[in-house]
Amino acid sequence: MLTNLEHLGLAVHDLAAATALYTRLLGQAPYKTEHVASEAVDTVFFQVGGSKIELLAGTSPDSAISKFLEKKPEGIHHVAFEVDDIVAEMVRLKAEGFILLNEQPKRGADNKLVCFVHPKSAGGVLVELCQSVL
Ligand SMILES: CC[C@@H](C(=O)O)C(=O)SCCNC(=O)CCNC(=O)[C@H](O)C(C)(C)COP(=O)(O)OP(=O)(O)OC[C@H]1O[C@@H](n2cnc3c(N)ncnc32)[C@H](O)[C@@H]1OP(=O)(O)O
Ligand SMILES: [Co+2]
Repeated sequence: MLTNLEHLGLAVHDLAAATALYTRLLGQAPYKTEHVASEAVDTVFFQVGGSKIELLAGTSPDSAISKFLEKKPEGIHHVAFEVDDIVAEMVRLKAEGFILLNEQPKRGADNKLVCFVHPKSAGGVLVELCQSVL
């Protein structure tokens, strides 16, 4: 079962400018910045109640974020849900006919194991599953 809305991933061109904007909008500074080499992204995280805003900028033209921004304006890129057991959820979603974008959980940002669900099988929304790891 998907539990909490873990984060909203927002694709941005200019991470510094977006960080300044969201700091003013949310009335608080980010709690973390992290480079995730495997996804070719730089991230900035804000805590908003029990959920987070994840700002993402691509660090290479091959990054999913850079490719997204070639075609679409800045804004919501993906919706991430927390799960207790990511492998069990991947098995369940696959059996339900969803298309998983990775066969095994992979390391994401902010101490998570993650798996993406293709937007074509999820109503046009890129979905990320997140399980906390130490
Ligand atoms: C920081 C780590 C991690 C975390 O811990 O939180 C992250 O969040 S990393 C975030 C970046 N990484 C990813 O997004 C990985 C998963 N994404 C992918 O594998 C690809 O982006 C994709 C979803 C498979 C799309 O890639 P591709 O097929 O190469 O792109 P196209 O431009 O050809 O698009 C095909 C089709 O899909 C639509 N699309 C693409 N991205 C999105 C999106 N984010 N939301 C909704 N729809 C999306 C795109 O519009 C195309 O549709 P059609 O034009 O109708 O064919
Ligand atoms: Co994410």
